[in-house]
Amino acid sequence: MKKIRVFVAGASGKMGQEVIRSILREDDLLLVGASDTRHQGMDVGFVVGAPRVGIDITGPLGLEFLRSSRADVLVDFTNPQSVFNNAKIAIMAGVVPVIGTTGLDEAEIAEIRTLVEKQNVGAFLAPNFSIGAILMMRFAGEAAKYFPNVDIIEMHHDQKLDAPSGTALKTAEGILEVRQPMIQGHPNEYEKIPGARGADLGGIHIHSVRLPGLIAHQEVLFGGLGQALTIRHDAFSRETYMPGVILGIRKAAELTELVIGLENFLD
Ligand SMILES: NC(=O)C1=CN([C@@H]2O[C@H](COP(=O)(O)OP(=O)(O)OC[C@H]3O[C@@H](n4cnc5c(N)ncnc54)[C@H](OP(=O)(O)O)[C@@H]3O)[C@@H](O)[C@H]2O)C=CC1
Ligand SMILES: O=C(O)C1=N[C@H](C(=O)O)C[C@H](O)C1
Repeated sequence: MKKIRVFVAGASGKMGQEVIRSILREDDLLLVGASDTRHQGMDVGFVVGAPRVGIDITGPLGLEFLRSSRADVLVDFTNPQSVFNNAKIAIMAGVVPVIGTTGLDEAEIAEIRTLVEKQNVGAFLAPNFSIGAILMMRFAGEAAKYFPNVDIIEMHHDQKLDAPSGTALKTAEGILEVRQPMIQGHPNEYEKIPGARGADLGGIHIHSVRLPGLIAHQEVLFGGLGQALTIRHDAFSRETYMPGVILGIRKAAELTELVIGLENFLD
């Protein structure tokens, strides 16, 4: 069996460590490299609490180093400042990026798409790898056909850099595929404190909560005549993302285009 060669960027991070432990458990995946700005020079096994694996963590991702690893796939869980550059490095090296990092804007995604087409390399981007969150987004899209008035509350740990979350944005974008942009609330409403009504995407108000103790949680609240419907998802640990990440790696290895969203790989 030919193994899929995987390089992990953000290896010392909360997600990176979990991803490496998961890769090491899979017979068809081979960890061939790891990069991070922390724990440089340390064997990755020591960092993730796995047996020594003979791979040292290098500094920020570099083109030549990635090329020399002969990786098939680059898994990226870094940060919003690094992810765009890392994706371009991967594509230029002929390595398929599997991007879990959130915070890419529309222009950056468009540029990645163009580069993918030019280099004939695939790319996979998933704002959320957990099956429950994918279902939450699907159900929200269904509910919005009947309940056009909707607010989103996303709640995360207080180390998160980007707001609103990638999941909240994707949820809102999915809703806007089934209901037109519209004004919600009173047309003359005003904010006594700026931001009180949250971010506004097509009239959908998105509220971002950041608190220690949380992992990742989201409520999609629909209001209708005399009734309300709430769809909620909770991630209680980062293990929740791992089946999706492993599936994403396997599927990405065969890609020749940019695919966005894990739902594309689910039946
Ligand atoms: N798609 C999904 O399902 C999920 C996505 N995420 C997203 O994944 C990202 C990472 O989350 P999380 O693990 O919690 O964050 P962490 O801050 O714990 O980890 C990120 C790691 O990447 C390192 N890093 C930064 N720049 C580079 C670079 N250029 N090359 C290599 N390593 C780099 C950071 O180092 P340093 O601290 O020194 O900068 C840090 O160790 C976030 O954007 C988050 O939103 C999170 C969970 C699920
Ligand atoms: O930063 C996180 O933790 C998470 N980020 C992703 C997002 O922005 O939606 C996915 C998940 O919510 C966890």
